[in-house]
This record gives sequence, structure tokens and C-alpha cells, in this order.
Amino acid sequence: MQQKTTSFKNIIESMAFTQELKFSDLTKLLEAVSNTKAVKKRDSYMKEYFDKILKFKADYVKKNPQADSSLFPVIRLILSQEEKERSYGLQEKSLRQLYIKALNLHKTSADAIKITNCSDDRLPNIVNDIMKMRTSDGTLSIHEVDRTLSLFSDNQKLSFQENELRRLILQSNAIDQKWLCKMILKKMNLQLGTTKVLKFFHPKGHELFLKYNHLSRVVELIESGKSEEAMIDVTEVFRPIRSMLCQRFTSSLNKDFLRKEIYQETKMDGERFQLHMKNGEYRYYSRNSHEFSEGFNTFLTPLIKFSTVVHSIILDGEMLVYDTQQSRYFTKGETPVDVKNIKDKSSKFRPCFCAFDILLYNDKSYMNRPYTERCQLLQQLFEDRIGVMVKTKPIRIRDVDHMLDLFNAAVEEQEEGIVLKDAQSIYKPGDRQGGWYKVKADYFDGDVVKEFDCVIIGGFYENLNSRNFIHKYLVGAVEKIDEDCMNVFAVGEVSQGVTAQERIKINESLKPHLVEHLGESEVSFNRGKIFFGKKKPHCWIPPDKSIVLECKASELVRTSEQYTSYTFRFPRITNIRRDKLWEESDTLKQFQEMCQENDGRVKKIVMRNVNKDDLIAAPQKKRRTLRSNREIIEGFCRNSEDDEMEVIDNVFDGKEFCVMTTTPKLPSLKQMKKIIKQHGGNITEFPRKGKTFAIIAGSLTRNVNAYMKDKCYNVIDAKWLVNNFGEKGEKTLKDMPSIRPLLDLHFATDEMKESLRNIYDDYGDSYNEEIKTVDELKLLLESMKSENIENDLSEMNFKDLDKEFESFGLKNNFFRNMSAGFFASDNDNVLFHSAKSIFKFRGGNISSFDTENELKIIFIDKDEGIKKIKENISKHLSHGTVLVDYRWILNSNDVGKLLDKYRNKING
Ligand SMILES: Nc1ncnc2c1ncn2[C@@H]1O[C@H](COP(=O)(O)OP(=O)(O)OP(=O)(O)O)[C@@H](O)[C@H]1O
Repeated sequence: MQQKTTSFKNIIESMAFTQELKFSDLTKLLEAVSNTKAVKKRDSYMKEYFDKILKFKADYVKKNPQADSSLFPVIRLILSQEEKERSYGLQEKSLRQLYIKALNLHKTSADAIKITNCSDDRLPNIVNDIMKMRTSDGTLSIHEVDRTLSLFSDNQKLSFQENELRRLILQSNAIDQKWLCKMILKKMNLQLGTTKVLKFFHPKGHELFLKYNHLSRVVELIESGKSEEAMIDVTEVFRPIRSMLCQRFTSSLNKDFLRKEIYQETKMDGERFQLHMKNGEYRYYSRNSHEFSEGFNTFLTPLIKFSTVVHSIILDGEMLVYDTQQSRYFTKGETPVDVKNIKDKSSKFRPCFCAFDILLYNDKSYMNRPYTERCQLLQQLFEDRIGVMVKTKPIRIRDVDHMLDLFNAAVEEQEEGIVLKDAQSIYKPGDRQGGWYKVKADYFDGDVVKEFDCVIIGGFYENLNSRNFIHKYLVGAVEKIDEDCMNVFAVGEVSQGVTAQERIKINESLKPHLVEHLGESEVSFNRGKIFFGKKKPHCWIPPDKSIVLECKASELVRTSEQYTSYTFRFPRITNIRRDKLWEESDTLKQFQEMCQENDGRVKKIVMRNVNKDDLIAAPQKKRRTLRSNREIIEGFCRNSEDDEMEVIDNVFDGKEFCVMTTTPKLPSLKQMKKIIKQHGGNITEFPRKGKTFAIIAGSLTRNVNAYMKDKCYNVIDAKWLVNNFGEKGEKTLKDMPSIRPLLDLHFATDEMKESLRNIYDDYGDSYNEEIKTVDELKLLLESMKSENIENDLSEMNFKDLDKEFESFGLKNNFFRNMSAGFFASDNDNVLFHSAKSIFKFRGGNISSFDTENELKIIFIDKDEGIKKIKENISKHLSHGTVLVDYRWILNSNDVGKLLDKYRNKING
């Protein structure tokens, strides 16, 4: 009898609602969600799924009241990236091996090679492709998959996992395996956030997750009917709570903000940890709620002494490394050991817990009490013991000046910054807007923190097997050897700060020039050498073919990996300086000066104290710079609107365009692309030889110029597009509008020239159409190169013409008072000639080299080598002659005014 009862109980226990749910239904949903671009549609798929299974569950529970009806297995599969309890010991590399074995593939078979060589992010898709050939129907239940993943976690022996995976393969289809692969790797990339998914599961799901940061806890609270109660507070010891975060301090806050009661605390620079203690048992949880009790219980717990009244407590704080010999703390950037990983008992390093908040005391939650009350309590419960456990000392802020003094003093003390806390703020788990603010020097714009302009000299691939996507750039500082030679030195790596689209664009520009790095310490390029440090990039790039990045960092830290002995901490790209030549990057000397020895400590790169003006001016300025650069990039972002765009005529007949630059007066890049598509054209993000009909350029940036030099692409002025189709592309046309050589084309390929031959003469004068404006006439005259016509041109009274045609807005003769010579040995340098024409067209006077007169200004092409140029024109040079790179004319023309005096000046 006894026997019978037990086995019946087992049957009941093993009955689970998720046995009724097909895994292939779930993977079908995940596939549909991840393939859908429209956000609303994605949401509706997920919502529909949850509505359906919740209803199904309600019916099931009625019939099987004793069975396990939890939806946790479903949720933890969909949100595998949040999985904390299970780890499978499988990364992309080992998972490849596992699949090869489970599928019984021979190492040299085509499928095995595909699995081995694909990039990490492609692995699930490759598994999908291979499985298509061999799968059965998907008959697995969610329960079965979830259970197997638990087994994977409990037993990480490869032979065991191989058998289990094979069992699953036999019962699944290709899509099932694709998603299983993603679940094991915990990289779902579902395009649907965790909180959103949880919202579909339960209206309080996402809020509870924000608070508790733990899937199983959230599901448990909801399914046990405790969601309302939990929203208020169910803080328990040994249940980690999501950390409250800090908002960045910006000037927009300061008016009202500093009128409140605000406290300042030191911003400690270690690792965020929670200390939980109950009746002498201690546990420690990281910011992501992972437990790291073992090490801390060995090295820290035995030294901690709470007041005897404390039976249970949860403290929030920062774990720092303390050097017991030197009696000093290490910041995160300079610490020689990982605070979570101190294992050696004889080590001079010890973890020290710096508490700044208390969330629970003697089983009573304090999370909903104001900051000041929590702080008061915290001060009473233990004595500070340096190097073991200490607490912050909040200071009440009197006014803005007081706040700035405290901040500047903190920076002076080499601290990371300060934290400001609203006296009334309660502890809001996971919240960044709850009344805590972090102030750091690099949040201020411009010259508070040094901005580095560094040229990209190398790259690190995301995946070494495929070597097709650089995710991190090695950047360098320059050192001039002589006029023609400049070396570059590796100073740091930078990855953050650009969007995925921007990174794609940078990578595409670098791609044609990348050279595989074979471990050399130095490599040569045609203007000098690059010197690397110990860490070698996967590929290098000649600086003269590269891009300058403007980077900011929070500080400079010691490194043994770069050429320089210091490198950036928390570097991020703040700008892509397409306007800057690689030689204009920061110099090695400048960099080394920043790194002057200072007690062996981290180098703050704060240039000066922050003052009240910085609080007002900075953010606006910053936004502007970013916007202008973002706009250049914006056009490379695919937009879901594009898919829904209506084509109103087909005058472009599938012709491919690359919209590259715009100006403030022209429509945005996005808008221009839309215009092209509306008229039947195609867009490419990068010009393709033989395929791209034309580049559309609003301004002749360095990038556009580089494409013109290639001589493979027509470059059409963006105004052509707007003039013919309207600002919004609204005008319907029957035929492709004519492209006028003088007015619309910056560069024409031979093919284009040939096709225009029947319509325009050699100077670009139309056989059919009359000249309509002075602008046109001037350009036409410019294009005529014969002696007579040149003379005619110089004799024309442009002043009168200007007056006469003021109504046309032709007042931009900004080179009017300048006389200059032009020297370039390369006669085919299209850009140089176009700069010369623009100079003349905008009123400049071109001095001749015929006489032996000395010229004051000579425009040259710097790329031809200064030494060589100087030899060629030595007799025209005097002490006062200034050599200026011709790009200054192009750049001035682009912005419609003279740029600061000779930005591209070479000497003088
Ligand atoms: N006194 C303090 N009060 C609150 N947080 C502090 C304090 N001292 C140091 N910190 C740390 O500063 C961090 C606050 O910044 P935020 O919440 O944005 O985290 P973060 O993204 O790690 O930021 P950062 O990189 O600036 O440290 C906290 O996570 C915490 O680790």
C-alpha cells in the first residue's frame, strides 16, 4: 500500500503543464518575433502567445489541480539571457564541438567545416542550415527541453551532454535546434526586451523584475499571488536586490535640484556588492545578483564586527582592494588583483567593504525609508575598520559653489568623482532616476577633460575565424620626424561610443586598406612607421588611409600592453573626425606629457577645475557636435519606414545611388535616400564599382574626395536631387532629369562624359539650353582653360555682377582679397584643380609662377611631400611665405565661409 501511494505521488509530481506545450510552437514564435521588423507586430506575436498559454493553463489547472502549472520553464527559455541558476560550461567553441559530435559528423566533412569556421554569431544559423537536411518533426515539449538544460548544468561532462543533445536532435526540427543553440549560449537577440516579455506574462512582471532582478523570484512571486505585496516590499536576507543606480549629473538639473536637501558622498571606485548577514551567516552578491560568498567568507567575514544588536542586515556598497602593506586602497583601474578572486591567504591584498546604504535591519526592510534615515541607521551599526569595513560620510550640500568645491577637491584627490543623493530618496532597485546622481569630470564638455584625437592604426576582429568585423580599434599618436616622415605609436584601444551602424561604416572605410598583422613590433607605411606595444592587433592599417577618432576617457591608467606606458580607462569615441588629417592627430609628446609620473597612481585627465559656466554651457554644445556627426552616419541606418515607402515614378529605373553627405540647408541623408527610392532608385550604403550609378554629395568631405580620386564614381551635387524632385521628393517626373556637367556634377566618370557629349560641349555649355544665372556663367568661364578666356575672366568686373545679382544670393566671394599661387606636380589631381577653380570663382586672385617674384601664400597638396615641394618652388619662397594645403579651400567652400586662418597651414 505504502509503495502504491508513493508511486502515485511521483506521477502527480512529475505532471507538469509545460509537458503540454510544444517546444516547436515556442521556437516558431521566437523565429517570427526575431524576423519581424515592426515593433508592434513583434509585441503582438508575443502577447498572443502568452494570452494563449495563460488561458490554456487556467483550463489545465481546473482539470489537474495538483500538477505543477508553473510557466517558469517557458519564461526562462524565452529569456535565457537572464538565466542565473544554470550554467552549461558551453561557449561557442565547445558548443561547436558538441554539435559536431552529436551529429556524428566527420571532422573533415563539409558540415563540420561549416560549423568550425563560421563566426560566433552565425553558429545558430549554421546549425539551422545543417539540421534542415536531416530533421524529424519537432515533438519535444518545453518541459523536456527545460529539464535537459538543467541536466546539462548539473553534469557538464562533454560525453553526457553529447548524448543528451543527440536525444534532443532526434526529436526536433531545424528551427528548434537554432533556438536551442541560442538558449545554451544565452544569446537570444530577440529584439524584445526582458521587461516587455515579462509584461505580457503579468502586468507587474516587468516592475518586479526591475526590483528583484531574478527571473525565478519574479515568477514565484507572481504565481504565488504575492505580486502586489512584492511591489511594496518583500525584502529578505539572502535574496539579492537589484542595485539602485545613479543618473548622470547634467546642468539641466541644477536649478531646482540644488534647492533641495542634497548630500554628497565619495564615489568609490571598486565593485558594487551587497552584503547579506543573518545570525552570523554572510553572503555577498554582485551587481548582477551573482553570489561570490566563498572568497569573501574566507578573507573578509572573519574580520567583520557588527554591533551585538544586529541579527540580520543587508548593506549596499562597494568592494575595494586594500593593500595591507602599503595601507592603501586600489581603484578599479589600477588594482593588481580581482577583488572577487583573492585566493592566496598570504596575499597582502584584502577585500574591504565600503558600505553606503542599508536596505534591511533585523528583518525589517528600510528600502522605503528616506535616505537620511537609512544613513543615520547605518552610522550606528558598526565601527569603521580601515581595510575591512567602512561607511561613507555624507556631507550636506549648501549651494552650487559648495558642490563644485567638493567635486574639484575630489578630483584633486584622484577620486572618480562624487555622488549626490536626494535626502528624501527611497531605495529604488534598478532605478536610475530615483534621486542619486553621479558627477564625473568627463561628463563636462570640451576642455574640462582632455579629448584625444587619435588615428586608427589597427583593429581587433570580433571573431578570429571569420575575420570580417572589427569591434575594437587600436589607435595611435603621431610623431613628426621630418617634413615627409611621421611615425605613429599605439596608445590604446577603443570600442564604445559608436552605434552598430557607425561601426559598420567605419569598418567599411577601413576594409580596403587592412593588412594582416603578423606579430611585428613595427611596420612601415609610405610615410613612416607604426610602433606597437606588447598587444598586437589582428590587422593594421596605414595611417594615411585611416580615420581619426576623437576619444574621451575617464583617466589614464598604467599599461604594459601599449607602446606608451599609460593608456585610456573607459575610453569612448566622441566623434569621427573625417575633417581631420591623420597627421593632425595628437602627438606622442602631448600624450606623454599627460602621463607625467604621479605617485604611480591613475592619471586624471582633468584639465582644470569645473566652474559654474561649465554647468550651463556644456551639454548644449555637446549635443550639437554629436548631432552633426550623427547626421553623416544617419544615412547608414536602415529604417523600417523605408519598407513602407510609396514609389511615385520610376525615373531612376533601379539605378543605384550612394547618398554620402548633406549640409544644413539640404534635406537630411535619410530624406534624400527616401527621395531616390520614391523615384525608383536603389540605395547602397557604400559605393560599389561598376554598380553604383552616382554618389550624392551635399558637401565635398574628405570621404567624398577620396572617392573622386578613385575616378570610378559620378559624384552629383545633392542640390540636383532637391531641385528636380522637391524637398520631399514630391514632384513626379516622366524622365530622368538632366545632369548638367557644370552645375550638378562634381565628378564624371568617362562613361558619364561620353553620354553627355551629345548634349554639352567640352566646357559643359549646353547645345540646347540657355545660361540662366550668373552662377552658371561664372562656372562656364571657369571651365574654359584657354589663355584668352582666362584673361577675359580676370577682367570681368565681378563686383558689378555681384551687385546686379545680389538677389540671386551670390555674395560669397570670400577669397576676394587674397592672392595666392597654386603648385602641384600631379596634373591629374582633380581636387587640386577644383580647389583652384573655387578659389578663383570665389574672388581669389591666382598669382603666377612665371616671374621670380616671391609669393605670400602658395596652395599645395601636402600629400606630395613638403620637402619635394619646397625644392620645386624654392625661388618663390621667402621667409614670410605660407604653404597651405589646398583642402582648406574645399573645406571653407563646404561651410560657406573662411575657416579659421589656414587650418591646413604647413609653415609660416
Ligand atoms: N557613494 C556611492 N553611492 C552610490 N554608488 C556609488 C558610490 N560610490 C561608488 N558608487 C558606484 O558608482 C556607481 C554609480 O554609477 P551607475 O549606477 O551609473 O553605475 P555604473 O554604470 O557602474 O557607473 P560608473 O561606470 O560611472 O561607475 C554604482 O554602481 C556604484 O558601484
